[in-house]
Amino acid sequence: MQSRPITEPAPAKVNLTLHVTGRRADGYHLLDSLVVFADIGDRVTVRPGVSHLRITGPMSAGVPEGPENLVLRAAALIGAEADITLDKHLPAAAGIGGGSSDAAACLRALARLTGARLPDDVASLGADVPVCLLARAARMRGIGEEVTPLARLPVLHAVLVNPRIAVSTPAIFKRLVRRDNPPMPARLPGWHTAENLIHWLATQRNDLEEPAIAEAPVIANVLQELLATAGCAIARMSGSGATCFGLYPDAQAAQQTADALRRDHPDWWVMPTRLS
Ligand SMILES: C[C@@](CO)(OP(=O)(O)O)[C@H](O)COP(=O)(O)OP(=O)(O)OC[C@H]1O[C@@H](n2ccc(N)nc2=O)[C@H](O)[C@@H]1O
Ligand SMILES: Nc1ncnc2c1ncn2[C@@H]1O[C@H](COP(=O)(O)OP(=O)(O)O)[C@@H](O)[C@H]1O
Repeated sequence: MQSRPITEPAPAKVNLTLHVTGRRADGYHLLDSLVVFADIGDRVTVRPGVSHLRITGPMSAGVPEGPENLVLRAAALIGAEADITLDKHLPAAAGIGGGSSDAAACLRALARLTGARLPDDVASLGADVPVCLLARAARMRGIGEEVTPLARLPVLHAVLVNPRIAVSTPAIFKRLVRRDNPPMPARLPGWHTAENLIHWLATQRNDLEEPAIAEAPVIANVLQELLATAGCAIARMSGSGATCFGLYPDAQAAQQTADALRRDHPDWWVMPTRLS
């Protein structure tokens, strides 16, 4: 057991593509998704002590502090007791895996603190937890449990925008009209530049975008606003929404876009970031 506190980052997850390719008998959907991680996110700190969760940070309001918090569920799964601080910077129920990334960061931190082995079946915490445990670019298939790490991707300069509405993942899956959409190509191309990657991404989809817009029409405004910004090469929703991302040629263009969107929509959560 380490005696010093251990902090692990819980980066935002972004689904650059999200193809829904079928549905299992238990109702879970089969996915094919290109997942990357942002250089922004939450932070989980664990210290030796009795089991306790404290939530801090600008996005802590409304996040459950009881045993339903994914961080505490992760601690129960790994079987470790600790004093845990969750520093929340990501909006919840936003399609960027906040809770799943927190759970994954907590597992990594507790494994470092106590020497415990990482559990084999982390998907029991949520379909997004296996990819968040890896926390690097990957292709995610099955219902989320099949994660194939990808060779280093070109860095993408993005702006993440959430109109500050929480979206329920089951509600969006329920609204899907077609559940048997085509997957990504069996062999993904090797992308040597961000331009190559963005060009290819434009030929792919997020199949949850349409049902999410039906549930929360403001998502269409977010996508429109992103597309209208200077240099925006592609605008798409992540996960089941409502967070959308725009991709830009460089960090300066992303920063300028974020400044302009914050001016025009002070009520939106807007973050420039690097994805890789
Ligand atoms: C849609 C995705 C894409 O990355 O992202 P988010 O929008 O959550 O960020 C994930 O698959 C979400 O993962 P996660 O949020 O961990 O899902 P879970 O807690 O396991 O499931 C929540 C609910 O979503 C639906 N669900 C989830 C995953 C999946 N492959 N098929 C589903 O049908 C089910 O109705 C399930 O009860
Ligand atoms: N650590 C956590 N952070 C945020 N939400 C959490 C957490 N633990 C449990 N939840 C619950 O999980 C729900 C989904 O949150 P989140 O994982 O952020 O969304 P998404 O699945 O869209 O990425 C929230 O509405 C919240 O009630």
